[in-house]
Amino acid sequence: MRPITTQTLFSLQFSGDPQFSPDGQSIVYVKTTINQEENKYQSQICKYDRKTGRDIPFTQGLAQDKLPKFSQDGSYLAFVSTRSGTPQLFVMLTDGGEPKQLTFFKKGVKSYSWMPNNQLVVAARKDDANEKSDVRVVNTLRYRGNGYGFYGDEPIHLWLVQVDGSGPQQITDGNFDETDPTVSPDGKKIAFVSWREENQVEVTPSLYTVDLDTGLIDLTYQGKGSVSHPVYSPNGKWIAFFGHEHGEDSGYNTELWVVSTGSGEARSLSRSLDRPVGNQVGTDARYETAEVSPIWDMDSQKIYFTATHEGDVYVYSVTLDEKIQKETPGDTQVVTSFSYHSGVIAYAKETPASPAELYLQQNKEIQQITYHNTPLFKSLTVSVPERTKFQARDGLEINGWLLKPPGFSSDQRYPLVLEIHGGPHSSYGNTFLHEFQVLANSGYIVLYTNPRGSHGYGEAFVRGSIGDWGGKDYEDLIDAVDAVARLPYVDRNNLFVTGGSYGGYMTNWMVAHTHIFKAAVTQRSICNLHSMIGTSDIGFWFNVKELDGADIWEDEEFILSRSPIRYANRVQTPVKIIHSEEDFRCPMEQAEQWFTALKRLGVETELVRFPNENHDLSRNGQPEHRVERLDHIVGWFNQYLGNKE
Ligand SMILES: CSCC[C@H](NC=O)C(=O)N[C@@H](CO)C(=O)O
Repeated sequence: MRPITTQTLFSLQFSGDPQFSPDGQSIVYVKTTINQEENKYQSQICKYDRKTGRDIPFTQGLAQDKLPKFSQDGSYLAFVSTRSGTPQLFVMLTDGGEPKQLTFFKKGVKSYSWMPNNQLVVAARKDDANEKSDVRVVNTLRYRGNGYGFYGDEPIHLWLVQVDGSGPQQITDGNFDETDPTVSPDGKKIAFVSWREENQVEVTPSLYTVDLDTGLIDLTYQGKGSVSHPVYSPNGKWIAFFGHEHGEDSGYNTELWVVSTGSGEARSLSRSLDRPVGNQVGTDARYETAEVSPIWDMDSQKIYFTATHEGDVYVYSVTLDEKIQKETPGDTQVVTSFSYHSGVIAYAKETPASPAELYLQQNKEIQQITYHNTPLFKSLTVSVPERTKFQARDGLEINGWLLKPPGFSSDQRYPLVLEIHGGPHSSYGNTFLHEFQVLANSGYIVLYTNPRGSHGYGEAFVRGSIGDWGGKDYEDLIDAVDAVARLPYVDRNNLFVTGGSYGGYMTNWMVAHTHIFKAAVTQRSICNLHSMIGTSDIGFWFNVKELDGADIWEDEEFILSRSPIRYANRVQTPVKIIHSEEDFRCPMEQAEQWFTALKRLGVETELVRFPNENHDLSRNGQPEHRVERLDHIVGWFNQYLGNKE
């Protein structure tokens, strides 16, 4: 057996986005591997035949092929591929042959949907006619996005394209983005998500429908918060979508809604679940390319969707009369994508011991159908986490996990690393976490918890950090460390801490408020909530909401009182700062401020700057950079490990 190391990353494989063929006999899915020589990810579409059990590659090449969708008669498979540079729409016959490129948008395709008559509707940004100079003239608040870069002047619109390659024909226009097209069963209408208001500070998209005969656009559902992933019911009477009614705010449960295409009446079907739809569990060992939308049963009475529950992600179903059922059994799973066909669910599932593999479920029987990671994992010392619970000072139950080194013995003492997730409304859960496995395999016990503010424990819990960053969330974390440090096998003289984004904020906050940690690594972090409002791509709404409306003009004192930079002169713990130079979410200036402050104050510190990387370095950065990032984390902790005070 071999330990899991930073280099293990190159051998991981990620399966996802299963899609049934219209006859239900085969499933296509996306398999992503890492090409170490090229330092790139490679995704190909594979096809699994349910009768023969044969699993074959369907597309070839070194590019990233994703979002496979069968045409309604099953004769074509469309997908988005980077094989010509940017992500463009391709189509191929399902019995083989060469893929044909259908779109040539300069900035690529965002989303698409099949029409009944072998046409497709595509959401894409029009090519920028004004790109004469490399100077950027900015007029809007939302001019750049982490991981995307600068948006340019042209908004996203809908276009019709034909499988024979003719088109694209533009079908919507105006100075606003229009995405997520869904086509009515008769092919006459397209519903889509758009934000058509002038207000750029807080965007609350709505659902619109365009009539393809008349070109007229109707407002189908007036959004009051988030609206995404609309899907027509097979009988055309409803559109299901994901949304909430609380403005632009990630600290609420996004729910499954339906709107009647006749009366316009809209309601949430999943409110009583009190859980957010989709996957809110983070990991650094995922390459899921799917856009997971609600899926209707053929009778138009039931909808399938995923939701996050206490660190697990399951497939659920809900009827139009709001009867909710958990569909995937077990309690240690993170379903990252799924497809449904006549009583059978195909899904991609991660577990604490493996990245995503595909499963089929029929009549409560589960069959694993891909084993891409199995040979590798049989030769590795994988540690399996233990679930644990803590009681917060106010009695709230806080969930967590302990990941122990392989070969753990309770007679020995082990150093401990506290890992803090970001968001703050993300969560940890029952998934495979490469960084944590590397630390456990390096001899550390890893403690990770879901303090208040995490998703998956109900709306009251997720709102527990609003207006209180560095307050009770900090206590939840520090009390968990305190409880675990009392265990006889934990070396309380060797406690370490790390986290990313809001987890990096909390790491900075911790070293400024306690001296219990031997060393810290702060990643894609925040130290100044005041400057953040103006420099993050989402700061002007996100940070203001997170501090319960506190803004720079009226509440400067409060904002700074919740900013680690104010307490930098209390820090004694050695801190390594890891940051990506193209991070638009928690901009580089945050790391620079923290580094400069700590250096001026004589704290042992080091700044590691990753060029050509954004906020998602740990998840989809260049593979070599990801390995280097992990080496920096383990190396820093190892450097301070020992008995010296
Ligand atoms: C402007 S502060 C943003 C913090 C960020 N939240 C939303 O984007 C965050 O903590 N992100 C987490 C979870 O995605 C991360 O790990 O990057």
